[in-house]
Amino acid sequence: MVSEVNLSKNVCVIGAGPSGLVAARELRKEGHSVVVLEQKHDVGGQWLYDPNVEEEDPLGKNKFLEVHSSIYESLRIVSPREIMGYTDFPFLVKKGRDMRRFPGHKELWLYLKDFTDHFGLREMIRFNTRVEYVGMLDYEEFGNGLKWVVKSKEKKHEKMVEEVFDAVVVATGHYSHPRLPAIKGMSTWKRKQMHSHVYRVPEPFRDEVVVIVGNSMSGQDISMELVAVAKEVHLSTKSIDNISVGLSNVISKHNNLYLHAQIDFLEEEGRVIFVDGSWVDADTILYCTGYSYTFPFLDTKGIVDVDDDRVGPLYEHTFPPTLAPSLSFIGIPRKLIGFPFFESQAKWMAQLLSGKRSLPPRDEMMQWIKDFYKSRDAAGIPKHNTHDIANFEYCDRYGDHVGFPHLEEWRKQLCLSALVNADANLETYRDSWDDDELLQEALKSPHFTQLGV
Ligand SMILES: Cc1cc2nc3c(=O)[nH]c(=O)nc-3n(C[C@H](O)[C@H](O)[C@H](O)COP(=O)(O)OP(=O)(O)OC[C@H]3O[C@@H](n4cnc5c(N)ncnc54)[C@H](O)[C@@H]3O)c2cc1C
Repeated sequence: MVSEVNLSKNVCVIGAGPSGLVAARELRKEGHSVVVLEQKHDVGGQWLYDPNVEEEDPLGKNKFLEVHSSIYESLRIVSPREIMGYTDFPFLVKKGRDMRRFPGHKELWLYLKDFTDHFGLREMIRFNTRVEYVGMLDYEEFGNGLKWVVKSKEKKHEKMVEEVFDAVVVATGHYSHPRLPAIKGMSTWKRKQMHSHVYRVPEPFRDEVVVIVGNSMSGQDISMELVAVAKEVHLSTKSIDNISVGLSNVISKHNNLYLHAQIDFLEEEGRVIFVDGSWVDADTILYCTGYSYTFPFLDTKGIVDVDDDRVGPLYEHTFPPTLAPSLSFIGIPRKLIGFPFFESQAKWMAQLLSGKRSLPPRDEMMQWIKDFYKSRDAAGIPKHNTHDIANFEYCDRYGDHVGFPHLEEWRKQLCLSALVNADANLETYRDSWDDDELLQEALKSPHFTQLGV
């Protein structure tokens, strides 16, 4: 629903990554007064590469991590640049920079810096400032009376600053806190164990026997670069009978890369036993097992919580029905392609706060959430994958709430070709573009029809 009212709000955005930046821009466009609190020294979020790692905490178990970015040095984006950029600021090829269609991580960071400078966002951001607490003031006064206390600490001063806002936008990302499997013997295993959050370069693994757990994008990327330096790389996967053609080609090409089923248990002195009874004596186990949602600063009196990586209840993965729009989350969905989705979330949130639009009644929002959970359960999707939305149709429908343009057909097709190409030509898909035949074939498979094209 659209209306003419404009109520300017005092809004705190937490995080200056791709979600927080576009949130700040949309809020300012709507006439709100905005402060962005960012714990790092610059914008970019995950794309602000950090060569440092959590030395003392290689499994990333601390509540507040020192290092936010999980990007490794060789990382290149997985989707073509044409579908990454915000709708009014395309991720263009720039002379003298990384001009590849799938550039390295630095190019995406430079793009985000360009975006920040182009829209003059820097003046709204307080860098080196970590938010340590967000809670409700006047909890009883729901609706317009609801205000938020935000406590933050600036790095150099160590002094906690307390401020009050009309609204808080959480845009803190969810690719930093490791999601670890529960494996018997993990806590007593005596060799090196780490999560891909702390992986940067292959050199420290020279001549080692490394077990990589998980064959997601990171697991595959890291295995492919470790085979050049490690003595042996053992890739352990849940889906040993269902690996992509690309991965199986890579495995047959390298005589020090082995595929295994899941780990059964770990023997204290270093042996790793797989469920089929095979084993290997390993120097390191590297968990490429994904990341968990966590908001260690957020106190909503239990109204919003994280249950097995389901952040809820959230209407359209963005708004907690009883607290919205004064509390919102930008960037929660996973496996979406590019930044335009964050942009549509940001627009909706900013226009709700200014009173231009309104949300459905609370009970309708709760019903939407219930129906959504039910449909995921019925489809056999585990709870921890609640926010994995690899679906163009969903993004288009979401955009309709706020009059946001649908992703053009050609971009969808391009994205699909990239996915298909990646499946078939894992090592080369970013550089060789051979789409048509593959695309037609792939479009028939259930994996791709689920993307809604
Ligand atoms: C290895 C890897 C590869 C990836 N590859 C791709 C890809 O190819 N394509 C793609 O689209 N996406 C990819 N992603 C996902 C990537 O996270 C998103 O592209 C994007 O960065 C999400 O933006 P965000 O702003 O929501 O979160 P982030 O980028 O994580 O930004 C969150 C910001 O919040 C700040 N913050 C967090 N907590 C606090 C706090 N308490 N106080 C103050 N500030 C705080 C952080 O410092 C950070 O700047 C990849 C992620 C990883 C880890």
